[in-house]
Amino acid sequence: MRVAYLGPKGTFSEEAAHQFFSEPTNWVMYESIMDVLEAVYKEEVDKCIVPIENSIAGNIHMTVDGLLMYDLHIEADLIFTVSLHLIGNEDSDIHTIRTIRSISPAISQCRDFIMKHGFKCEYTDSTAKAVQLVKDASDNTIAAIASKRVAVDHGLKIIKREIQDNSMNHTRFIVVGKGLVESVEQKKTMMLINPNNEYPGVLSSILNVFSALGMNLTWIESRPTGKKLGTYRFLIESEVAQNDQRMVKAIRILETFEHQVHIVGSYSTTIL
Ligand SMILES: O=C(O)C(=O)Cc1ccccc1
Repeated sequence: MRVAYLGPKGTFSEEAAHQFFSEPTNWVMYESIMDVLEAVYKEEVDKCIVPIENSIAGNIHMTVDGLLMYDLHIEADLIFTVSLHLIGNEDSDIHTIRTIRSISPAISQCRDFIMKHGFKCEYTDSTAKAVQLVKDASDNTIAAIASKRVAVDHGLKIIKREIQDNSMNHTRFIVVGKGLVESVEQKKTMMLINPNNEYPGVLSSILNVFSALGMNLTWIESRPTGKKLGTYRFLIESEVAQNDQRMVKAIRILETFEHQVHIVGSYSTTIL
């Protein structure tokens, strides 16, 4: 099986992928989250693993948008603990650093620390890429935010450990494939709901269907339709399996109201 993830070597995606997949796997790295998702769409790989949500920084919009753009499906999700460190060259310390580099979700997870020190931020496509750039620059004013493992692999210095705003820092990754698979263990369902029209209370009428059927929701994200300002479609995750009678009923009711419902996946969560 070919599985894509965000490279280069040393990203959190790599750690999550290697811990999640037990069977022999041909790993393929891509330079951005969008490229990883595109590889599944173009069938260069069978599946991929990408981060979708972080407990401090919130949802990762590039993943949500890539999922929708390429019409991909979620096969599993996993929760992974992330520790972020400030990494620099040997002659750097907290007083020499002026600029920090990392991928946007990692920078967002360390906002308090960055504000406190007044650092300038530069964005990269991954944490490991930021470390590579810091090493190549060999400049004691630039540091990266990344994992301990990638600092050790590159022989760089950990200037400050655990710089995330909250010590309990979890990232949710999803395993994504092209088609909808019937997972053996379906515990949650992700739906894309396109409202039939824009009218006052349209979202509340959709949510009422789930509430009336006693279906707990675990995630909601609205993304623009791209057609008209102020119009949205909703990604909604429920703790109910796709084949559960309540889900079948909810979809039937929503479709009666002419909302479009598309199943993005039904799966179960792994805690790594
Ligand atoms: O850049 C990485 O290392 C990634 O895998 C993306 C990411 C960044 C921050 C937290 C979790 C995943």
